[in-house]
Amino acid sequence: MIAFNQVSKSFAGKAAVSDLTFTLNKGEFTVLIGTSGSGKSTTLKMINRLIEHDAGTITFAGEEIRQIDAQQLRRRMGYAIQSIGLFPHWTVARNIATVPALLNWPRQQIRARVEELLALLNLDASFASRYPHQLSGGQQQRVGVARALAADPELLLMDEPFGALDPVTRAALQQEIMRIHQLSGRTIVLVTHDIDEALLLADKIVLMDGGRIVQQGKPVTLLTQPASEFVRDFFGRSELGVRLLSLGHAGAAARRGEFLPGEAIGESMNLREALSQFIARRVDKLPVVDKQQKPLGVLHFSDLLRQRELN
Ligand SMILES: Nc1ncnc2c1ncn2[C@@H]1O[C@H](COP(=O)(O)OP(=O)(O)OP(=O)(O)O)[C@@H](O)[C@H]1O
Repeated sequence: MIAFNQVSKSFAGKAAVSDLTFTLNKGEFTVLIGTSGSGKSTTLKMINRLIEHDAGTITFAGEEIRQIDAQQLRRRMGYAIQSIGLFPHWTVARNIATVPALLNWPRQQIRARVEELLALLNLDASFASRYPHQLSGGQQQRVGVARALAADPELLLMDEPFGALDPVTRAALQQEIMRIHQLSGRTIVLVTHDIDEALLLADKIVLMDGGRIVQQGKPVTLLTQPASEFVRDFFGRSELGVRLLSLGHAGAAARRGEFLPGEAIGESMNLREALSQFIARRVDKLPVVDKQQKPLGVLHFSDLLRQRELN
């Protein structure tokens, strides 16, 4: 869907990103991660032309983005940022409806879409008529994501959209965005410097350092086949085991056909959380249920050791 080919950008003669080549495939969740100042935000902003690239090509559905009118390009892409950027004197409903209004959607359709998005992001319908300052920081972040999604963009760009949130709200928003991704199969690019967030959300990780891509690929590949010492250190040598566990899920690792009474864990629980359950409950087997709460199998503590093969 988006292809970078040898893209570079300098500010005042100083390279911010150099020689970036990667593709964002349709329906894929890509996470840009890296050290501070490594060029993640610059890369993201080049996609919607908030920053223009100096060299190389960036194509969107086969067309060089310089050939596409910048306003039209941006309307095809949702953009959510950490600082939110809601218009303070507009109600939540009007903020969410920014792009649909620009696209001249009929009023009834806009109203229905706002209601739908408030529900999707777990915001009470009554928030529609409130102003941003009457919402908590986490609720404002949700409105920011709702606004980015409003016109059903082909591509969703998110720059640290869950930054500056408490861990509970952050986890809830991560779950929401995962649900939205799974529901809609939308193409998403997210910038973060939180490794666990990247591992949780990414189909593909692009790891940057000093304006260059150091390694890109599936999360498990970066963890198990790091291309350099930098990559190994970035993902934390001492945390490698639990991070690998975070990529697997109870449903996939459970032994089918076995049954065990007792308090079950859900199939979507990741194996890092399952490890915590084993230790907290002092057991070596846990019943696993599916989304309908029906027994699915039994997870054995020893299955966690096979996780590397399961990924
Ligand atoms: N508008 C600008 N003018 C001058 N230099 C800039 C500008 N925007 C970014 N830079 C520089 O380009 C480099 C990459 O910045 P960028 O914001 O893309 O990094 P980042 O990986 O997103 O960083 P962080 O995680 O700290 O937000 C940095 O050295 C930064 O100082």
